[in-house]
Amino acid sequence: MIDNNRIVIALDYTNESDVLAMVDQLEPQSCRLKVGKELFTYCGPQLVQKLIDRGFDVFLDLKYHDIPNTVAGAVKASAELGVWMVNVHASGGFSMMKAAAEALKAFDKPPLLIAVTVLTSTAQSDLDQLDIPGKIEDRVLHYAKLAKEAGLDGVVCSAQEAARLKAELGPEFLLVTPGIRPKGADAGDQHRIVTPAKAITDGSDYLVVGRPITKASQPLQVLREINTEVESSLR
Ligand SMILES: O=c1ccn([C@@H]2O[C@H](COP(=O)(O)O)[C@@H](O)[C@H]2O)c(=O)[nH]1
Repeated sequence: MIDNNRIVIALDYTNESDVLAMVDQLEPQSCRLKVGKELFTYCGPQLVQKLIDRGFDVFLDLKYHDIPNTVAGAVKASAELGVWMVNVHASGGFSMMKAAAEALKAFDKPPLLIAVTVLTSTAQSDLDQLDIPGKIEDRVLHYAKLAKEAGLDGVVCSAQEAARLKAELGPEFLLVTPGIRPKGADAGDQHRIVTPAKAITDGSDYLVVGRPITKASQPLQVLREINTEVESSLR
């Protein structure tokens, strides 16, 4: 079945009242929600629980990166919280990703488990500066192949890499793509940006959108416009 609910709003706020003021205007049929490091550090699992109780699918974007035993425990805790999606860093390695996948086997309805490949704020010059060899897109593909082999459901990547990843890894392997910018929107700190329409056309499954919605004077209108762009690209 085709999932038409493709937008995941990044709730990068610092307090519960701002979050609820936004979420009260939203419906679970028109978007999913993402809780990242900033909001989770301020408001913790209690707020995640409130969002789930309101009927939203929640992507807990804490990008776990630690020894396999610790990551397995953190992923298990996320599953107990009832989130829809959780992630780890692929650069944590194959054993770590495999331990995370194993930890979810005990659950009847586990969250989707995905791996961050190369952050969308990273440019080729950043890898060069870190003395990390190779092209970004090759590293993304390599990490994605490892994630698939370790039993994960998909990866976080830029939609710039989506077409190649879909072709190499197949339609079922999920691509979750931040760095989404409607035409004319400010890129901010993102380097590998793509419009909603192009992201869908190239095979992104879920589009993570933060500031273009949360910092807009009319957030709901921007969400509607993005959903319209997504729907026409899906047709
Ligand atoms: O590679 C990555 C992984 C995660 N993110 C997160 O997505 C949102 C994007 O927010 P914008 O305001 O639309 O830039 C943010 O929460 C990041 O932590 C990412 O951007 N890139």
